[in-house]
Amino acid sequence: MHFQFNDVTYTLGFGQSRQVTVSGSVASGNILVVQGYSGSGKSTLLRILARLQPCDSGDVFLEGQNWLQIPGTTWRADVHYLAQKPALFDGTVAGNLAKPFETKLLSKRGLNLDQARIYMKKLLLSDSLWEQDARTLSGGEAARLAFVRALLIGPKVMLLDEPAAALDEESRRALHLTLSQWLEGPSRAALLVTHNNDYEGLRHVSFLDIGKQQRGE
Ligand SMILES: Nc1ncnc2c1ncn2[C@@H]1O[C@H](COP(=O)(O)OP(=O)(O)OP(=O)(O)O)[C@@H](O)[C@H]1O
Repeated sequence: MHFQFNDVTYTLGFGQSRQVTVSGSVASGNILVVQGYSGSGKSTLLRILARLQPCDSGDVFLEGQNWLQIPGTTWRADVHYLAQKPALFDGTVAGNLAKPFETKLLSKRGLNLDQARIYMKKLLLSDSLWEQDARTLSGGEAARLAFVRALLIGPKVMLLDEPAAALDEESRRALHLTLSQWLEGPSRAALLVTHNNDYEGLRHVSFLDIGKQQRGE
């Protein structure tokens, strides 16, 4: 498995807009850490790669296939974007985990309840949260719930935008460990935006600095 983006060009901001061109790639079992100063366009790049917003030009390949040849719904199941602010639905924690499996693409597979409980435990989320209203979760709980949901969807590529920003050290370690274990499975890779420079427990990490690429370094 190989995920590659070549000369992806996009424009940031209004008025004094800035154009950014970025290239990178990540192979199976690996993590590409996306770095750059605040406002350099890291989150925007992830959203573009998830096909949640357009770019000006560039090519993206998943397992050698150009993204234009892959329908948007398939792409978003294969290339999963985990936003900085977790996108949770109204309803319970269990309902939030089940929601993606109501879509046509994932309904055949259905939610694997045993797997969900295993991942919840790995992410230090108590069983007692199961029926809790997701809107009442703490920031850290919400972030871990969104990560559990991503694991259950089982994409080929995870685009993680500061997934540990709201987590304490223990939860962050649990998230890194679970991500590393997930990456050991077949055909899986991740892009990770992080500010805290804490890669404890993460293996097979390489780096892409958006700011440096613009300066040709
Ligand atoms: N929807 C939008 N409309 C206008 N400007 C935007 C929009 N989204 C992002 N921007 C601007 O684009 C630039 C890059 O934003 P982005 O969130 O991608 O940066 P970042 O590198 O992830 O920053 P940070 O490290 O602070 O999270 C910022 O200057 C931001 O204000």
